[in-house]
Amino acid sequence: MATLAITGGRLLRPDGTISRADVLIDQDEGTILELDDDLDGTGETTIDASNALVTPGFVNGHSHVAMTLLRGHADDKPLDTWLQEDIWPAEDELTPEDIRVGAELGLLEMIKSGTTAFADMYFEVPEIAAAVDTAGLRARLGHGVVTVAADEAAAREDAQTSIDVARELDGAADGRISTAFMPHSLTTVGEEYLDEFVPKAREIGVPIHYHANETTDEVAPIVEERGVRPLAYAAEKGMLEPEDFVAHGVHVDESEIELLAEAGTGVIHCPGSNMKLASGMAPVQRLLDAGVTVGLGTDGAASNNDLSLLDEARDAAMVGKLETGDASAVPAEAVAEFLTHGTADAIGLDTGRLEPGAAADIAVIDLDAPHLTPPHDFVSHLAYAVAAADVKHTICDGQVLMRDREVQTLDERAVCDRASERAAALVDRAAE
Ligand SMILES: CSC[C@H]1O[C@@H](n2cnc3c(O)ncnc32)[C@H](O)[C@@H]1O
Ligand SMILES: [Zn+2]
Repeated sequence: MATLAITGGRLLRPDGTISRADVLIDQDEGTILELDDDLDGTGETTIDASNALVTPGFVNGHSHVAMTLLRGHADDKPLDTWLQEDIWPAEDELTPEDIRVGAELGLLEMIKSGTTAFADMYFEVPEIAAAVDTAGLRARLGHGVVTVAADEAAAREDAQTSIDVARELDGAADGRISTAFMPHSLTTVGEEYLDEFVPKAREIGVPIHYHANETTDEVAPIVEERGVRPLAYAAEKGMLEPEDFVAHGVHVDESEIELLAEAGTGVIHCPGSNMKLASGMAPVQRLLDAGVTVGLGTDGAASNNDLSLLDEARDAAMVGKLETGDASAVPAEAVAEFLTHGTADAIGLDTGRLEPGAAADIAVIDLDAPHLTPPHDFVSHLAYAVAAADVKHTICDGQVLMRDREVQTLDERAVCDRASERAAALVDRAAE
């Protein structure tokens, strides 16, 4: 059995406390064998974590990882204009190879900021799965369905692709890939397709993930046409189950918060994207008070503009206070949960907790930095002060994906160069 020991660190425990312990990992099984005071010398290989914080690898609950190619392509616009005028025309020009390279770039960024698991909605999902396989992360992947602008045959084919991808890729990359059925949103997918394909998702036993209540423009037509709020409509369509999770949930009213809490459906909060697109502020503290499982997501790099969940954590804590006018709202402890098992639970991945038997998905954060001094409270540092560049080692499924900031599974220089070339050609094609 190959073993790895992480020694001398301070550990973020599942109950949110931090205390010293070494970690022994079974690299063949990809699990934590033991947490103890002195495991020095017991691992075949060792990572020295003295003056470091050892946390579960961070979990990104909503991304479009290949959108890194569109980072900086269209800034400072609201959601609808941004999608219609800039993003969708550019995405029409994407090739499978573009998506592979864009995904590799996004995965590099995730590894370098301590993320080990994520949920992703996009096209050409086999390309993204191949990148995940190579990079070594854990993911829940799905093909995003949009039927609004398509004829009936194309719309049905798109929805069927989402079901096929969910069935065929579940368990890929040695079990690190899980899947979901992913209709883009309640306004971009026609009711007839939800009626036909939601039962298919249930048959194959995968969760359903979609954008919901992101902007007021998205809520109003549903209320006008159907006389119910969007999440009541989602419940009618069978899309509000405990395994399901929605992205954004910005404009939810009290009745919808209650529905989410009763159903056990997760909400992935994306504060960076919501601020940049001026979509609004999600009522995160009210969701938490009602007992809703809240996770954290970056959304894509074109609306964020980076994929570091640490930035998202700080944004969540800050915007939570701004939204309520209450400085005690969305405290550091809640944010530490969002970064780890909170989001893992929302997207149904078994990760995010450092305990014997758990997945060995770990981020080691160097605390030896002026902005992390003095060492009053490491949970506070995690929520408010740790930056992506402080992540020193990233481990997923027991494998070291980054050691001393050197990514082991992808060639950083080559991926960045290829991504820049492909992005330039893509933007030229879209402008023609
Ligand atoms: C059909 S694949 C996913 C689809 O979603 C688009 N997208 C990116 N960010 C957002 C957002 O904040 N709200 C809604 N849709 C978004 C992405 O460009 C893809 O087309
Ligand atoms: Zn999104």
